Amino acid sequence: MTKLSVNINKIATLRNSRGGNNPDVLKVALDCERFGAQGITVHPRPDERHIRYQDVLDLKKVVTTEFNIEGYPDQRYLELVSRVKPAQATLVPDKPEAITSNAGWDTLANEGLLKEIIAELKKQGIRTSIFVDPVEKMVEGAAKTGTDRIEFYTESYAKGYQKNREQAIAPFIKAAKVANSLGLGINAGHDLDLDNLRYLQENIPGLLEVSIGHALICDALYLGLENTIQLYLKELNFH
Ligand SMILES: CC(=O)[C@@H](O)[C@H](O)COP(=O)(O)O
Ligand SMILES: NCC(=O)COP(=O)(O)O
Repeated sequence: MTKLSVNINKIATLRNSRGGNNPDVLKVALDCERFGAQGITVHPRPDERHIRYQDVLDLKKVVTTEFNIEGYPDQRYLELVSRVKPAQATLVPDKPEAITSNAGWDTLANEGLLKEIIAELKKQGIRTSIFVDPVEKMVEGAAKTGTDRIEFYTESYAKGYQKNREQAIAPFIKAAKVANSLGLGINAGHDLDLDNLRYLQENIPGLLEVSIGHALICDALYLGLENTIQLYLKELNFH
């Protein structure tokens, strides 16, 4: 089964645009769970333009499904994660000024750094995942860091899907086979949507979880949050 973790960053973007508490990030997280999401993902960024560090502390008190905190492992992120102890910490190599995530880790160049941080997080009982491109040697490098899982950066797949989906998925299938053979769990995310999700799910062996934010929240504007979550779950559980 592939779990759906809803990324609620964009709910916080909307809230922050007016300075009040509408929409209420905590309420939306609870509603996502009530509507069937199996996890909640947040990606606090240093400028707190959407999810604030305080949101993460507050969410921890109410989220009952799998809580996944994504981010670059700077001191502030690591302190937050150690305090919150989410089910999963997903390490992403974004620069502080990144508009959105735009690359996976170079797991070879960063092996030492990742190894040290992952060992510490695992000591605290937090499952680790690292964001990687679908490149076999980067997956092999990921295995050497000791991480429990990888998260495939799926932007290239999402971009290529409309043009030639077989070509777009090919590197992910190869990289997933390497991950499976090395005992790494596989998550995926970035720009996944109702069009491209099913094909990804049916082609990636052992896909454990997808985290989806931008497209899902956009769909919810037209379809409603409950209906939208049900539609995404249907794509993940079609067989
Ligand atoms: C790692 C990843 O792909 C997502 O976390 C994505 O970066 C969402 O972040 P934003 O909502 O800031 O674009
Ligand atoms: N890890 C990916 C994520 O949480 C959401 O990415 P997106 O659906 O907002 O592109």
